[in-house]
Amino acid sequence: MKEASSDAPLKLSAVRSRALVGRQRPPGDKSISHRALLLGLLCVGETTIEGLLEGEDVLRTAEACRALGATVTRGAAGRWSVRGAGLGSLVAPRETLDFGNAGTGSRLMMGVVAGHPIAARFDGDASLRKRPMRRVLEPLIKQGARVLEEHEGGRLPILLQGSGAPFPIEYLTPVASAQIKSAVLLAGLNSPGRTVVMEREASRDHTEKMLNHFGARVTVEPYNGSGRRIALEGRPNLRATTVRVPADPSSAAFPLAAALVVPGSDVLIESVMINPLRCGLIETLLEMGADITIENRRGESGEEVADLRARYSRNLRGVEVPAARAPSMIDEYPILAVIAAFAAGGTIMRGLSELRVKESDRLAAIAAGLEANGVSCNIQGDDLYVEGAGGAVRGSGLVKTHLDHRIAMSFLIMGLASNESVTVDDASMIATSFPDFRELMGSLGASFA
Ligand SMILES: O=C(O)C1=C[C@@H](OP(=O)(O)O)[C@@H](O)[C@H](O)C1
Ligand SMILES: C=C(OP(=O)(O)O)C(=O)O
Repeated sequence: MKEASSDAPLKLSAVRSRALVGRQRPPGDKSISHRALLLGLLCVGETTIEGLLEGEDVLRTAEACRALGATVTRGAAGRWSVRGAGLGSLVAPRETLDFGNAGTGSRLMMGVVAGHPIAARFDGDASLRKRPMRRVLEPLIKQGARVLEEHEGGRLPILLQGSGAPFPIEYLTPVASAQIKSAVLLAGLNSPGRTVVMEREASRDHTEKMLNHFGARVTVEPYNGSGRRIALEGRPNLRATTVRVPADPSSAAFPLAAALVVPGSDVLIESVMINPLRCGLIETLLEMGADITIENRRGESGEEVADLRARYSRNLRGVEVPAARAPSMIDEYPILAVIAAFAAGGTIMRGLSELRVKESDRLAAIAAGLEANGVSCNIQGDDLYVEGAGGAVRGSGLVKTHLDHRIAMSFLIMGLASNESVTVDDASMIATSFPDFRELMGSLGASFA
């Protein structure tokens, strides 16, 4: 059963679980799925995508690609086909592009539109309408795009007019954000020159890798220590190709976390992408003393994947998570905070300002959810401190999810190991990134009601 994606909130509770046992493959990576569709749109010919995440966020991107001229279809065994319109040949969408809850889909598509002589109106749900878009509009304007209409503070709905010959620019991103970097690179694709993006800390590099996979020329060099300088030659001859999407480490984090905190558990999570720029959570959990083994490392479509074995870890201890690690685990702080609640001692997570501008203000939502379940925590500036309860989390709280899938899943996982059940006020948003969350967790032994 897929989660409902209607407007009706779906209240859901998790109760203390028996040991979780079994092996499962989480859904395809959300970041790679969005990018595969967008690059398919920008090629002439047929791109085939295997393992596409069929979550609401990605389906919105597929719909937007259709509106810009691609033919996107789902074939047998979940193989998706994109017959692209081609770089420079997109059509202006007749209707508003509604990206629902998806920051990545909307911001990357703004980059695509900015590099074409078309206008498109972008909109989204109540969560996406609150999220800052100036961070992508600013560089896109430097590249020649114009914002014809926007809501106060650079928020959606936005009417964007692109340019048929974007200026080649050199841009230093103000925060380590793969969405900003990717929007600039995607606009730069149709530029007659070279587009360069610099970032002070490396963010996920799926756009760079996939551009090369589709035949563009992207070079990556170190920048200022731990940063990167990415250069793209404009107007490449993009070739339609096949993309195999590995399992999403951000989704794998949920069964993995559950196995660590539910006594007696032993779970194998298969084919998870272990790109080093996405592995901050695993690094942190190993430091906490988690029983995780990385097995059967192999390459798949230009990404390293592995099977992750996670077993109940009685002796988890609190750690300090440095700010520099944040880009490599930016979506995993809600579930890390839940795991930290079961550890002995305090965990301090530093440098979390970006969490305030996700699907919800995740810093506030995490703290409220922990407190509702009897876990002490506090926010100090951009840092979050969680006082571990040494395995004995009370539970019994009602958690407000604020249209945020990761808050919903994280606190449901808490309920599988806390003394009393944990309820989330709305689990419907889980469909954006992990439509089969309940089935997958259920097959390992979890139950939700
Ligand atoms: O580029 C991407 O696919 C993503 C980048 C990250 O956002 P930021 O670019 O805002 O850090 C992340 O939080 C999001 O879930 C996916
Ligand atoms: C932040 C997230 O996604 P997006 O920015 O694409 O909405 C997420 O999936 O946690």
